[in-house]
Amino acid sequence: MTQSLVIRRPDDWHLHLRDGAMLDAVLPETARHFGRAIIMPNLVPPVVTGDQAAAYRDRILAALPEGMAFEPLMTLYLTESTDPADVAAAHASGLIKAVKLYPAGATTNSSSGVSHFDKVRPVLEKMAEIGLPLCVHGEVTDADIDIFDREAVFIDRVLDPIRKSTPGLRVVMEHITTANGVDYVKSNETDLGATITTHHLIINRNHILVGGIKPHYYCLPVAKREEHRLALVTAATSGDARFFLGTDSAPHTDANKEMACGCAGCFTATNTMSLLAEVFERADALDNLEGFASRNGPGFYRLPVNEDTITLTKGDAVTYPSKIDTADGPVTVFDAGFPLHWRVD
Ligand SMILES: NC(=O)N[C@@H](CC(=O)O)C(=O)O
Ligand SMILES: [Zn+2]
Ligand SMILES: [Zn+2]
Repeated sequence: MTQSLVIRRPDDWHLHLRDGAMLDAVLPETARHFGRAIIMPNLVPPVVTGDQAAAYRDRILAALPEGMAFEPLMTLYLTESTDPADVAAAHASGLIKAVKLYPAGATTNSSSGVSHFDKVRPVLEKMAEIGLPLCVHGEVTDADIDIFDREAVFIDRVLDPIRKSTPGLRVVMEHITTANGVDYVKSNETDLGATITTHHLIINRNHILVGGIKPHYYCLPVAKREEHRLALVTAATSGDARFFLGTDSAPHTDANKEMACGCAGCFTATNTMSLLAEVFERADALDNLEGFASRNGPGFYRLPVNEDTITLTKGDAVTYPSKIDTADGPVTVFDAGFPLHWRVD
């Protein structure tokens, strides 16, 4: 008996599309299944102003293959010299849907991020006033903080103080990886949501390190202990509307991953919906997949749910290419390490 699941078309609330040849290669992978995505601004140089975001949106739309529909939801990269008036204008025109906070040095292309949080206070206050969400890469960068503790310490030392001193600021904790992140979201009734990636629902830190180092499982925040992965699965599959899908699909060429100092990022755009169906089925929560992938994100961002649907069908094992080709070189598609049975029709 074939089993089918019809859900509203999903969106991706945290996506890296890059630019140029990489954009051309990865955009169809997302647009095939997803209606919209929050587009991360960590290009080189970063997308800092409204004008840069408008130009980037035009490049994305120009790269979209004929016949595909996709709406990029643009963001600005917060720097210590971001102008609150530029942010407000880009929001008022409908161009941007969020501003992204990278602590300086926390992750790929974050050197222009924030070191002194006092300096961005006027922007955060403006955002609270106009209801524009702040998307946060939540890790401290202090050399003396263990990499596995950086998310939990960020919540205590940075995020909670920012939220307390900026009432009304709407925050998305991006790509949470810990039970601490789940608990912090759950302890707040309003103004706080979190994205969870596909890969953090599947791998723990053993997958990266046991039996040889696996660069294609290395991303930031780095995957944690199994108990944290289980907390993420419980949150994602629970139906709690504060948790929604942000794949953080982050393409890097194999050459840049498989090296002595490999880049952080997992590329999941191609097979995310099959992976998620498997995860939700194993959690006996297929009924909540639509909420996580298609409804909770628009709910937080105060946008309508997509009008059309996708159909997931369970059958014989479904395979995806192990790599996609780009003009810069191959990019490895995330491998769950278990067979997938749900295909997207
Ligand atoms: N997640 C990652 O490991 N990498 C992202 C940056 C980010 O989202 O932190 C990237 O841009 O490659
Ligand atoms: Zn990040
Ligand atoms: Zn990211």
